[in-house]
Amino acid sequence: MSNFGVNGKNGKNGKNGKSTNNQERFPHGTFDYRKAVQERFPHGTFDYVNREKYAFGEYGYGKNSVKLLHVERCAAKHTIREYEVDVHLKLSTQLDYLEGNNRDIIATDSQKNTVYILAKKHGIQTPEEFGLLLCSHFLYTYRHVEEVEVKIDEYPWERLRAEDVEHNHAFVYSPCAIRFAIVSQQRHGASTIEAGLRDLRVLKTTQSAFKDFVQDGYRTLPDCNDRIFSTIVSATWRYSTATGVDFDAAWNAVKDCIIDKFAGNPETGIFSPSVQNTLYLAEKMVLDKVPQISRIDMRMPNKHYFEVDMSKFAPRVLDSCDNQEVYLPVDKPSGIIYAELIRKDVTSKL
Ligand SMILES: O=c1[nH]c(=O)c2[nH]c(=O)[nH]c2[nH]1
Repeated sequence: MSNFGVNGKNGKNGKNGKSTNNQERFPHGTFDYRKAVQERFPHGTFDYVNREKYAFGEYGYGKNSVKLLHVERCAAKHTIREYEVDVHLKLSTQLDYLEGNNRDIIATDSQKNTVYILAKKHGIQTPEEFGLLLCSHFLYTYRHVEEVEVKIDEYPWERLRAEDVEHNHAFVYSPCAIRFAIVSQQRHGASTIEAGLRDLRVLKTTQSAFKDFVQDGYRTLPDCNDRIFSTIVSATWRYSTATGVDFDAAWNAVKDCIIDKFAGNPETGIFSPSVQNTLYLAEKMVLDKVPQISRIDMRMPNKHYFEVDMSKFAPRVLDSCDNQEVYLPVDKPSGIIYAELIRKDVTSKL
């Protein structure tokens, strides 16, 4: 770590041949540099030179992917939530990096244990509330913790139903979308609560067009009045308050808005002139419906399905196939459309 050790940068004798030994340079004992440094930094030498020259940018540490299944047993009816939690701390001191002094480090192993202990003691409601609990625990328990960030992915378990009756203790993994939350808090600051979904893969076979876009020498794509529209939606939104929010209901409301603006009425659907317009309409509906959400960012990759060209086959080979089409799914390259929509009239408290 240090390039300014107790014997000097170039060992006992410096580059120019002159002695760097303190006893030779200060024969009357005017300054015992080695002793001074060792007293001040008993765990090693301190990097004075680089501390003057460099400053830390982002830093922090923590435990990633702490997996836990929480089971709440209310008589015969059991409720489960399975989470994967990342905990990251930023300490106000940097002794660990600068000096090799570990006295301020809350071990990542202890951070992992904290996740389990708080889940056992307080139970788990929503990812957002569990994130808030972890943030306040670390800030309250350790005065030198400057900032906490907790990311939680929820595994999409759903209660099984048999003949329309909810099962007491059996569940099915139904990954329609992955739910996540990112909660962070700085000492003396309010918490920031972001929530989101990803991997919401949807496809519709009509009610999507793309036409009248820039016509120039670079364009080969024809206007299309009716195409397959498929995307894998991800969305991240921010809450303007931590209180009085039903985070489960809000998450479901966002998912429903996205599906509504993508799919529309079950019989007639909803027309999409472009991915851009569908994305905007979904975001707008979210802000209209959930007043506690102050902004939402959505991403919609355009998963292309191109019609296979059958024109080279003899017509008799494809006799009476008019109502059937074969498409080629093309993974790469894929278009990517994204936008963040921000509520204007609210100055977020968080
Ligand atoms: O909905 C779309 N938006 C685009 O920007 C675009 N670009 C493209 O090639 N296809 C599409 N589709």
